[in-house]
Amino acid sequence: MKKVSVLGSTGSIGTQTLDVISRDPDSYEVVGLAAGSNIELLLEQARAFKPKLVSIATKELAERIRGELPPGVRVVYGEDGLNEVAAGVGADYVACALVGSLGLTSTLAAIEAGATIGLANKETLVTAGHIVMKRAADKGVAIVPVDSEHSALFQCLNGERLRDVKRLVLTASGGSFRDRSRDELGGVTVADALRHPNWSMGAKVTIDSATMANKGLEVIEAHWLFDMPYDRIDVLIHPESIVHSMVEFEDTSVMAQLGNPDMRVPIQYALTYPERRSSPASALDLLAKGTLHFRPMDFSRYPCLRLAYEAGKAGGTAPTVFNAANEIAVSRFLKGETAFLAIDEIVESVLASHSVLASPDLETILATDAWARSEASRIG
Ligand SMILES: NC(=O)C1=CN([C@@H]2O[C@H](COP(=O)(O)OP(=O)(O)OC[C@H]3O[C@@H](n4cnc5c(N)ncnc54)[C@H](OP(=O)(O)O)[C@@H]3O)[C@@H](O)[C@H]2O)C=CC1
Ligand SMILES: CC(=O)[C@@H](O)[C@H](O)COP(=O)(O)O
Ligand SMILES: [Mn+2]
Repeated sequence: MKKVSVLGSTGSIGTQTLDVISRDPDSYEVVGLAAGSNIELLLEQARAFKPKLVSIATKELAERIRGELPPGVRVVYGEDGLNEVAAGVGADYVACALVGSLGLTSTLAAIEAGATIGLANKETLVTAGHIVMKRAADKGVAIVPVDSEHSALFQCLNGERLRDVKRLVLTASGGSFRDRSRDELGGVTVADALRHPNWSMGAKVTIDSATMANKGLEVIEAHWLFDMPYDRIDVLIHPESIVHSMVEFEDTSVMAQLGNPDMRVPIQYALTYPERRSSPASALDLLAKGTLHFRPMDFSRYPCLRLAYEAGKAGGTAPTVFNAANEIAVSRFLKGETAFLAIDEIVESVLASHSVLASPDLETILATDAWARSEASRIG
């Protein structure tokens, strides 16, 4: 039995992780669950999986659910609570499915405890990739990607030598507004932006997909996961989201991983790696699809992708600033405080006012993250 903790259990990735687990109950024991504020769903999950520990965002929410939990399930809260679910209940595998850089400390705690990391929370690697990857290497801990593109690359690279790789090619759906020009985005609504053409996901990543910040975060994520320089990571628009990403080798061979857009496949692959098991996803029918399309990336249409490459190449604290400014800009857009096009402007403006610090330690990363959040909150 693999002992599993799920950080972000009430979210899109968290619920799909528990769905995969519930289909193979003899293989997994859920030992910890952590959520933000969805107490109804957390209680339901606690009753179904009977973990040792659940965590919720605040003390007040913890008090509200204490009496409702099944016998033997303890409740904790806040950042300490997240860290305890990550590192204090003997999990062999920690599904890191929180959204945003708030996932950083609990991911580090899970690494410190020696658990395998199933990483969906890309912001963690973007904000502190050099620290996370070094701590994982020092501890001999595997970070198995869950993000669909990185799971695809991981599968294509299986057994290959990195020096034989010419480039990684990440595919991008183009997001909610892929068939509109930038000039047509002035008055778009939150509801429009949340209508992703292919994937049903949490709000933040869906908006990131529409601005292409998601692909920018994923380029930086790929840089850290696969130790690949930025000039050998490319992005291609692929509207169908069937080819999840590709690796081009020195001999011109290209390996790609294909499948219907269903996150339960990469979620399950990370849980069972290196094994493969039958999956609840529907089989890919290429004959029914008929044709797949590919378009070049237009960096002027999607400034956030350009900014992400620039931040990644600058290194140091620049990716931390890119991520934190974007998190705040997206949250302001979702709250109706700013226009959709202001997201790019806020990120660009915060990056422009930042003096990059090289080789930042964790304390510097956290301080920079807080600074960028406060800058992004007050602009505009
Ligand atoms: N959804 C997808 O298909 C994909 C997502 N990803 C990545 O995976 C990560 C998760 O995305 P997704 O599942 O869509 O996000 P969701 O918004 O659906 O879920 C986020 C989770 O984080 C929890 N959370 C939020 N704030 C706190 C907090 N302060 N303390 C504790 N928990 C908190 C939420 O709890 P609650 O709801 O209870 O408040 C929820 O369980 C992101 O990094 C995303 O980019 C990557 C590939 C695909
Ligand atoms: C499913 C997944 O991995 C998302 O991160 C996805 O990549 C979003 O789709 P696009 O960013 O390609 O629109
Ligand atoms: Mn992705």
